[in-house]
Amino acid sequence: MQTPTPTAPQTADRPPVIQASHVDLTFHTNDGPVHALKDVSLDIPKGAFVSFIGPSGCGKTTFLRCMAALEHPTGGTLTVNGMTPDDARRARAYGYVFQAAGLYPWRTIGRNIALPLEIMGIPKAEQEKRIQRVLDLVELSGFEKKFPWQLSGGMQQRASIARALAFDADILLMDEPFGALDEIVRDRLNEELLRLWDKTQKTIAFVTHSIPEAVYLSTHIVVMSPRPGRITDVIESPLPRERPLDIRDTPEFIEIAHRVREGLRAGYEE
Ligand SMILES: Nc1ncnc2c1ncn2[C@@H]1O[C@H](COP(=O)(O)OP(=O)(O)OP(=O)(O)O)[C@@H](O)[C@H]1O
Repeated sequence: MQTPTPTAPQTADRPPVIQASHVDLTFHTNDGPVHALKDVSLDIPKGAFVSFIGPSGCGKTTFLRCMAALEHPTGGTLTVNGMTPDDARRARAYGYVFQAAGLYPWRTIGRNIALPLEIMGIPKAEQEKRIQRVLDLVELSGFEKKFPWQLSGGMQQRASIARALAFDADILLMDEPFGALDEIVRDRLNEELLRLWDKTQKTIAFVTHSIPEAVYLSTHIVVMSPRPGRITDVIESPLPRERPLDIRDTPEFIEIAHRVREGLRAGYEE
């Protein structure tokens, strides 16, 4: 990552939890090879909130899926908590939040959150404790017995974050979790997510299409180019950790947003 500004959140001196070195990924399809990622190198320090932004199809999801061992790079190296992504997956080093909440409609919110815990063989009493704790973290206490269809889209997405938090991994991988929500709900969930990040000290890798969302949430913004996806800029945010929503009107915020936009533009022009 780049040299931090003096007021930057203090993550630069922490050990990296995710290390990518010259990662390449080519999909082999019936229509020929698709070069999705090219020479991607990045260290994500412990406790950072890192957003990935770039045009559609630039490989943001693919890179996140590589961290989760759902895809495998065809070149370079990638480690998660010092392990291969496959080992990190087995060690349950991360929780994954998808674009759609993906809750089972026939299970209550509590039982949806319990599912990964049941698979892990966690005793019932411990499951219940964890369900209450994560519902509290996402401000859904009391909704345990509701079914997903009884909740709004924003609440369903919060429930899916709770499910990802339930096995208490240090890393949270989030693929455009709020992309389908209206702006007001998204603002609220952005605020909540920041609070949750602050409270839990997790490392978060977050994919988004929104410049304001990336700037508001992140300690580091990774700007990617059109396919084959490369990193064109890594911006370390000088914004304080405490961020009310109206920080978006400050000159500092507008300046970072401008730099992200420039980075996106540069990616197109190369
Ligand atoms: N399993 C796959 N097989 C073949 N090609 C794939 C596969 N997964 C992704 N791709 C291709 O790799 C490229 C990167 O896709 P990816 O979904 O990572 O982009 P993205 O930046 O997340 O896009 P979006 O912002 O639209 O979600 C795209 O061209 C996509 O079509």
